[in-house]
Amino acid sequence: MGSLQSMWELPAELLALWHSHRIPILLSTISLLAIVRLALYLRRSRPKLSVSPVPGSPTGKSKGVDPTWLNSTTIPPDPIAQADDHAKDGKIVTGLDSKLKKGPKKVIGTKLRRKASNQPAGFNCTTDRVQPLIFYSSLSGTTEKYASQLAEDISSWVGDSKSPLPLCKPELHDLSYIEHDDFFISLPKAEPDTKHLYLILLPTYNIDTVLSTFLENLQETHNDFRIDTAPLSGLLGYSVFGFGDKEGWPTEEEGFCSQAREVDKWLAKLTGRKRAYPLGMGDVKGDAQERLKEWQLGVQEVLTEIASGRGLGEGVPGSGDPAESDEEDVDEMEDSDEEETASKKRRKPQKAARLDDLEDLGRMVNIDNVPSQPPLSVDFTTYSSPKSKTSVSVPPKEMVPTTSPTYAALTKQGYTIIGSHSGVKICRWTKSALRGRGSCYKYSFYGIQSHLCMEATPSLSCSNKCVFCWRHGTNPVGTTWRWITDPPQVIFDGITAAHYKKIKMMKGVPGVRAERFSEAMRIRHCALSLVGEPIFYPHINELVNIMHANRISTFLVCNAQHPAQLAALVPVTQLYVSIDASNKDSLRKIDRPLHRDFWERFCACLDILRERRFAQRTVFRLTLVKGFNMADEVRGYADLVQRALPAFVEVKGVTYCGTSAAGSAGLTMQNVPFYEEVAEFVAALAKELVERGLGYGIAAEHQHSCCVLLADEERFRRRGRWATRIDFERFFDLWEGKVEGTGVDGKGWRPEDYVGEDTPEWALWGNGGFDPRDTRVWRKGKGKKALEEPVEAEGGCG
Ligand SMILES: Cc1cc2nc3c(=O)[nH]c(=O)nc-3n(C[C@H](O)[C@H](O)[C@H](O)COP(=O)(O)O)c2cc1C
Ligand code: SF4
Repeated sequence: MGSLQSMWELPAELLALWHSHRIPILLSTISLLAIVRLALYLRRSRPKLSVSPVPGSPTGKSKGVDPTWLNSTTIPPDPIAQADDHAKDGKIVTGLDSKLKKGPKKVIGTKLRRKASNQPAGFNCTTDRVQPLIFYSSLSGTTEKYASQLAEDISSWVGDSKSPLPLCKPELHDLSYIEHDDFFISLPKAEPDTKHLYLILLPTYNIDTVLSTFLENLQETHNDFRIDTAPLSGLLGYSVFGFGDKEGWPTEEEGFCSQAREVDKWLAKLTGRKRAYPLGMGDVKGDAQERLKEWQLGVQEVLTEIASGRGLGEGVPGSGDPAESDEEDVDEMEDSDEEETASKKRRKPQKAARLDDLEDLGRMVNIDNVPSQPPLSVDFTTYSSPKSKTSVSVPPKEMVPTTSPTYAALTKQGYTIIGSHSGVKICRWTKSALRGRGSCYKYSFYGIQSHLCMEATPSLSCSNKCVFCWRHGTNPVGTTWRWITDPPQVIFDGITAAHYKKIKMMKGVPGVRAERFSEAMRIRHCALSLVGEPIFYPHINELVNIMHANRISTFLVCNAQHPAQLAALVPVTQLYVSIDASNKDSLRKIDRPLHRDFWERFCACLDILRERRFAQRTVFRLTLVKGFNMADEVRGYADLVQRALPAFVEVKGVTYCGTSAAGSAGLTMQNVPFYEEVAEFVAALAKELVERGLGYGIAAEHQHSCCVLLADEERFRRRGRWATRIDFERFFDLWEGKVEGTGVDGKGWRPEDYVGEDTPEWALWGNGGFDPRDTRVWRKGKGKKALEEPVEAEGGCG
């Protein structure tokens, strides 16, 4: 009964209990539920951590490890977790969660790899049309004025076009009023057949303006791992023009047009290197109008090319770096490692590049020219013994057949082979000058701007095997010309076309300057040297005349082994003889000549040079190789100078080519003289010459290529100042007979007839020789100490 009663009392007791303890009970239950929920949450969240890298700030400003560099299964070290050391107690999740909520919106994922955009930039000229978009930013109206003018000019050009191309009139957009995302994160919305090309005109402000935001946005887009790093690769191309003020910001280092340069760089990344035309820059208080016009013409040319279905041209997408052997230029590019890797990948298919060359060759030689001018077969055996009547005549062969290993080796090194015995290549100085980073010593000494210079040879074959020749392991050698001979016009057309093609390939390379690029499309000089022996080519005179008729000056370097050809050579703008040693023994060791009578030939050439000294500028080219031809040879070289009396003596430290062939010839870096050693040698030679009563003095230097110039004071010093530069226009006028020269016996001209301006102050001996208008770029890891070190692979041609 008692138990029954207590059963009836239980609810009442529970109720009483609830009334007296309900608050703690409620609190405990809530806590328990919270703990259960938390536990469930933790179980769900943990695995996620292992697959989701903690995103860094999309602006790329975060310090430490960028999670986008880790692969998807790596747990990134989280700076917050580490700082609080909550990693083990589980609270990290809550902490992380709350941090994530507070921070910028983050999306879990891995960075998209650089790849071609899914919006193809392919342009079909029969169905598509090009829509140029002109963007500008302007605070005080200057850029706006120029941008409007540009839009008008291009509109009327499009409207006036006689043979209409699928080109629309440009649209003009002020960057301050457009939605950034609509144009710079994705492509603008348009009909599928409308393809865009961006033209961007910008001033520079070193203060916070809308431009700084624009730049930050571009950078952010590139670094945002959610977005393809090249979201604008669907564009047909882009080009930037900057306005700056040289009065306040005289050089690029001091900030001239710095923001345009930055935008150019970021757009290269965002478009996957679709630079359609090099960055242009103009000084608002100087040449802005002129530079812009020049840039505009270049851009119009590009628009025509694209609209005609020829795309952006050769090279990497957006043109770019031609596969040349001197890859140091690529190292100098400001682009990221990632970009370099990408570009290298693009450059990889050498086979394809070679095929291009072959196709070109086919076009240039076989299709266009050869049918009308078949190759001449010349028996050029000046020095071979007369053939016996019974001997079977061997038909001439191609010097460098396309199937030969030599052909493959040369094209791999960046040469384009024209016909079967000529070659052309753009030198590192041409590329350097295109980027405003200085010309070779021929600019300091004679006024040749490297971006206007073509380096070529009509004969890849040579009769020496010099120890320092950068490719004596592969080049054809021989003492007589026994090859199928290409006509000079075919060679001229081929080398110039190939040179222009190589220049065009530089269009998209970072740092190439618009004005230099457009100037480079008109060759002004030809260095007939490169490799091989140019006067070996039987029609060298015709080739030189074709050059002069095209107002291309000629510097010809010969190896002093072909006196007959030298004697028959027409006057060139400047004639060089390589003087690689001061005596017979040394010459044998260094040049390793094929001719047995090499010393006699050498001396005969010196005598011809002496005779020619009043008909053209003559130059001794000394290449100093430590341990081979420097020590105790000063007097010997002075003897040679006394014999030939050249107008100039160029003394240059050898360029180390680092090939195994050089190694087998016993040449190492130890043989490359320091600049101080070259300078010391030159001073000793000058002293020796003066002591002999020969009026030579040290005129100029170009430390960067380890080269010093001695000149005949009587002939190339006026009013106490050196005058080593050339008046090229006057040379052509003399050649064309437009002006009369003061040649011997009233015929022709003398070198004095085309002496140019005084040697500039910066090029004089003691002043270094680097054009102050250019930007000096120091080699990676060398800093300004570079000059105290041997200069490798930096020499000029010949
Ligand atoms: C405050 C200020 C800062 C400037 N900073 C630079 C500069 O860093 N580099 C440069 O080349 N020009 C600089 N300039 C010159 C302008 O870029 C130049 O005057 C330009 O034409 C201005 O274009 P806008 O009239 O379209 O705004 C600066 C001008 C001002 C007023
Ligand atoms: S190194 Fe030779 S080819 Fe190059 S720019 Fe100078 S002269 Fe011309």
